[in-house]
Amino acid sequence: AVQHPLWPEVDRVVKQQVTMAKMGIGECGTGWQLFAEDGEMKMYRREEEVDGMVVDPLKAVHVVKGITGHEVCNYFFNPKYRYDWETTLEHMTVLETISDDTMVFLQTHKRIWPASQRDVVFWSHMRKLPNGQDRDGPDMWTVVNNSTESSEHPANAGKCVRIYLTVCLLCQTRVHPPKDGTPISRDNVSCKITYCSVVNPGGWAPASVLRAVYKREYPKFLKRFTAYVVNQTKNQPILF
Ligand SMILES: Cc1cccc(-c2n[nH]cc2-c2ccc(F)c(-c3ccc(S(=O)(=O)CCO)cc3)c2)n1
Repeated sequence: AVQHPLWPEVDRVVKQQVTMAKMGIGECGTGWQLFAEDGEMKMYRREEEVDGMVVDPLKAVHVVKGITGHEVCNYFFNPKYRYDWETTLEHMTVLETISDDTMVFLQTHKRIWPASQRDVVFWSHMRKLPNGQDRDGPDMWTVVNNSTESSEHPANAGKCVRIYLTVCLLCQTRVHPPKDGTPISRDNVSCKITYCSVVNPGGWAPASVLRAVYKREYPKFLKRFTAYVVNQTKNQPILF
């Protein structure tokens, strides 16, 4: 089949992001600070500025009972659910459906006072990853979102400032088979979720305001999104 022009970039960025998401915080270089903790959820950030703009890389690790990596990635990737869990989303457009696991989105998000409103154009790709080492262990699933250009939606043409982001959601399903050999239920599965993001705000925004927003929005997003998946899947057959 003829390759889509974006495919080589998608494949390269997915492999690079998954490699980094798999690394423990200790292996990810220095300077990571734990800035939020809530039960199983731990959020780390590194304070980094590019051209005077805050681009603080973020790495969050969370373990959620009762859901699988395949289910988590489905609800993160599929546009039909996004308005349900993405609270800061003002508008989402699917610009291109490249394949059943690769799409291009335009999103505008609610304004963060006093900065200007932001929009973003990104390709999104969902993939099952071979689990390599232990053959019979459950697979890993990932969704990577990476900013891309759109000739129909040039950056900063309207009222919104274009932001640039790379996001990786890496999910590893864990199964704890019941001792008495009964069939596996949702009580026997959990998902280790790693969410990595680097966001360049694209234009001036006060560092203090951005850092305060990130500190508030990221924990809220991950808790809300995972609670949404638990609620959507609780009475459904387990999707491994
Ligand atoms: C979760 C979070 C973190 C940091 C900032 C905010 C936020 N608050 N008010 C406006 C935004 C905002 C502005 C622009 C954006 F592109 C995104 C944005 C965030 C996440 C993603 S994603 O790719 O992780 C999930 C798809 O929406 C995409 C865009 C979010 N929300």
